[in-house]
Amino acid sequence: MIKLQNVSKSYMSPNGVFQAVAPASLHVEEGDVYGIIGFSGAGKSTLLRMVNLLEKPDDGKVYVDGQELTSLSKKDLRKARQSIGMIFQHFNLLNNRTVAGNVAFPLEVAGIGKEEREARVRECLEIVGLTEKINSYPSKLSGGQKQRVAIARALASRPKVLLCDEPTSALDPQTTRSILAFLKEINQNLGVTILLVTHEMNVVKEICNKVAVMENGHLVEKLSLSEKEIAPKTDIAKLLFEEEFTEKRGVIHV
Ligand SMILES: Nc1ncnc2c1ncn2[C@@H]1O[C@H](COP(=O)(O)OP(=O)(O)OP(=O)(O)O)[C@@H](O)[C@H]1O
Repeated sequence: MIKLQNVSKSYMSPNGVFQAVAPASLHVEEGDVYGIIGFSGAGKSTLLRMVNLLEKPDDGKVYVDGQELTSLSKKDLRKARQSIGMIFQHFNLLNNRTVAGNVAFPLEVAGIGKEEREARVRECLEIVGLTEKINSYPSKLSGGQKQRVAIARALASRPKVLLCDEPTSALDPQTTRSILAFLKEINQNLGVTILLVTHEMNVVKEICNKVAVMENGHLVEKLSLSEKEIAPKTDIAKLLFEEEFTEKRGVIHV
């Protein structure tokens, strides 16, 4: 469903060129909830943002649902992006719009008519259990409710893929669990493939079936979590996994 082929990204820094992501390849299959974990600054968000070309890779190819995004015109890319939803750590809602207005926003941009928009807004707010907040403004919502609105907005275009950038990092543990439960439901009931960046191992453990570990801009290891024995090879993956799965120390923040 998502294929990254040798994508890389560098930025100019005061000390010269800084490689945020070294050539990386990743294959996310349809139905996966694929996690990307690593320390702060490892390049996780940059890698994620290259999937919908919010960050344009310097090199390499990006395929989503069989289409090479890196070869599309601006117009075709805009269209292709409609099948890729995205949610963020800080929700990124429009504060001057109601909940309904936020969820309707991508549909307005896509030129979908009023009646269809209103039906989709209701449908998506039902999925996240927020119908009663349809006319509220974001300032009146809790963090968890804001993230549910953001999920509803991401679902409005009926995407095949949902990109999640630290979706629960601004939330308390209980709210985190409920947001993760919504994401899992969306994956299982709507068949949406999820690629999720996190620094919290409990998030990976809770909903991912696969995980990639990033360190200093490199994708250093990929693991399937459906195996009985998880056998990480790199030091960083061992650090993350063995403590979590063997010693059962609970949440590790990296
Ligand atoms: N637009 C940019 N310009 C310059 N440097 C950038 C830019 N975006 C990211 N970087 C740098 O690239 C590196 C990787 O950043 P990225 O946000 O991808 O890491 P991350 O693993 O998601 O970390 P965090 O969890 O802290 O967000 C960091 O050192 C960051 O400062």
